[in-house]
Amino acid sequence: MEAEQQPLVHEQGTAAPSRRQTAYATWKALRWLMSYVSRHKGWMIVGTSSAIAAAIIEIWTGSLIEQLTTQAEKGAGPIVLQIVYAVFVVILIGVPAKFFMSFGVERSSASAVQDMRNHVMRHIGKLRVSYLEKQHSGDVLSRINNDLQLIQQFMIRDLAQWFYHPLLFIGCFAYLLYLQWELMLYSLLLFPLALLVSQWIGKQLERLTEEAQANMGRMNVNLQDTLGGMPIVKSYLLSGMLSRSYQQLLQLTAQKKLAVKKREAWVNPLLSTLMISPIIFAVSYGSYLIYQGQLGAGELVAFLYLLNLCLEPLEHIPELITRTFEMTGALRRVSEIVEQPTETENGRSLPKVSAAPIEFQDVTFGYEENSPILRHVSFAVPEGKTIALVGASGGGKSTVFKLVCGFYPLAENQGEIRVFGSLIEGADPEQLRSHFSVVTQDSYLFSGTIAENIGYGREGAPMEAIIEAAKAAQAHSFIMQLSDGYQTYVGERGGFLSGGQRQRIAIARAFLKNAPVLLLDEPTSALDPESESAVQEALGILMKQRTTMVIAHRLSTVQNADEIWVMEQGKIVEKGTHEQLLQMKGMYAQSYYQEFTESAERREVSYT
Ligand SMILES: Nc1ncnc2c1ncn2[C@@H]1O[C@H](COP(=O)(O)OP(=O)(O)OP(=O)(O)O)[C@@H](O)[C@H]1O
Repeated sequence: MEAEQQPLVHEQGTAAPSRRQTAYATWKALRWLMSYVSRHKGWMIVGTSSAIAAAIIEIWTGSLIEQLTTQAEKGAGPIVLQIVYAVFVVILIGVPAKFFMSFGVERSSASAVQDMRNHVMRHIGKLRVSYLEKQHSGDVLSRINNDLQLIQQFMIRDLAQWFYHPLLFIGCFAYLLYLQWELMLYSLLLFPLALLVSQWIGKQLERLTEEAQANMGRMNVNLQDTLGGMPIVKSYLLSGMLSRSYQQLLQLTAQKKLAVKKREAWVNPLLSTLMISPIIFAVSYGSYLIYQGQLGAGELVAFLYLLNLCLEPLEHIPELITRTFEMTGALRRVSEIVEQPTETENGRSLPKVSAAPIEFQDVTFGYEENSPILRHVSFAVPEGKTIALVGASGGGKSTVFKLVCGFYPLAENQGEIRVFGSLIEGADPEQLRSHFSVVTQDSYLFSGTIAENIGYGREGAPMEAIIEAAKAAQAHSFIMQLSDGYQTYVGERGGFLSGGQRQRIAIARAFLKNAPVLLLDEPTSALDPESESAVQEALGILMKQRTTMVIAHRLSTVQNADEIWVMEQGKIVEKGTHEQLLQMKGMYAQSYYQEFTESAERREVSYT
């Protein structure tokens, strides 16, 4: 018997916001949207005034038809003919009015959504690393693609209708009340029910659509994990599991969408019936009035024409309400991103007031409150020296780098970090990071050519400088052996190159940047011995005349550092040169001899 499969995907368990919170978030998101629309108010004014004109023209046509039937009943032939001409002229005037109504609103909306997209993209570039590390890029992508698409569709397709239909309804309604108030009120007996039903359903549809959109975000996450981690997916035979979880998400999304369609399917006939009820009431009560001699047949025909005109917007308004609720859900998800605080903008400049490139003074830091990763850490990195940070995994070495780069701010009274003597808190992040070149274990290469990837080190760098940097990084000769040389496409994340080649491109980028401080986070730990020695050689040249902090696991790679600092559970517990630390016979010495013995054993095994 097949084992019962555990669900791989669960509905998100976060507590749903209260109605008040949702209403407030919607209000804020709509104000945000309007701020973009107001930038293109010229075309919006054209669109809305044309919508008013188009509605007036429709009502005017109705009133002419009413006069036509009244005069026809009286037998006033020449006047009837004149009114027929007038009807044609008014209908013709209505054509450009409707064109400018749609075009004006669409044009303004399209520009507004484009600005919004640009703003979201710029904002993402400025978001704090602390926020981005918590999000999955697939979810952020889904908000940019799916949600913004939904907003765009609404703005371009539906917004103009929001100006036209209510106006037409109000105008016709007022005119009909003026003509036959009693008949009008009887006709609308069942009508409030239709509005209540559509509002009630609209709210449910908003919730379901928001959930479906959130699921689509999670599907994106799943897809990205599958594509991004394909070698691991294949080697660990994960594709079945991932496709099952994708299917479950797909099923959940389909369920939500089906629930939307189901509600629409039973509510639409109900609404249509409620919508047609005024006509049925008008014909019934109107016939009674004719029978009583209180109404002419022509008057009833005109009334029915106008009533039909009045009901036309009401057929569209429930659908518009539904789509508006869908749009507000998407708008809230997008605006959540732009509400996230960005890194310091217009921060202080960072003057060089001392020679110490990096100083920590009594720094305590944790990613979560009350669980410190670094505890009262103090140190100063001397200019031009190489400091190696070593220690057990999870001790906080990479966290030191993240703090130096200003990716995470320190909480109040939790110490101070200075770069060349200036406090980094509140400093301009770009100026801060201009002091550092970072090379990590798996340096990120962008989709593009080798030249472009090296060129990212300095904007606008000429080709000669790029080649110079590649030569210094010992990368020139292997680049020249590639079919397209510097124009070789590196593939997604540099997948067309070997690990050692990728690292040398990253080092060339660092050469081009020419920053005074190097932060190396295990740059050779993922390489085979041959690639490692090529990369070590390139790094050796890069480190000359620069201050370097290097994180290393293998102690054999940092013996030549000016000082080695051992980190343990968020504290620096030993400091000294390789020899001094060995003499101390502490943790470093212990780890070093252990590594030494292990590598000797490995060598023995490989010889036998
Ligand atoms: N973005 C993050 N959010 C929450 N916790 C984190 C985050 N990054 C790291 N940590 C936690 O902080 C601790 C220290 O991590 P860090 O990467 O600084 O250690 P490390 O000494 O560099 O380890 P390794 O040598 O394995 O790279 C670990 O327990 C880790 O789980």
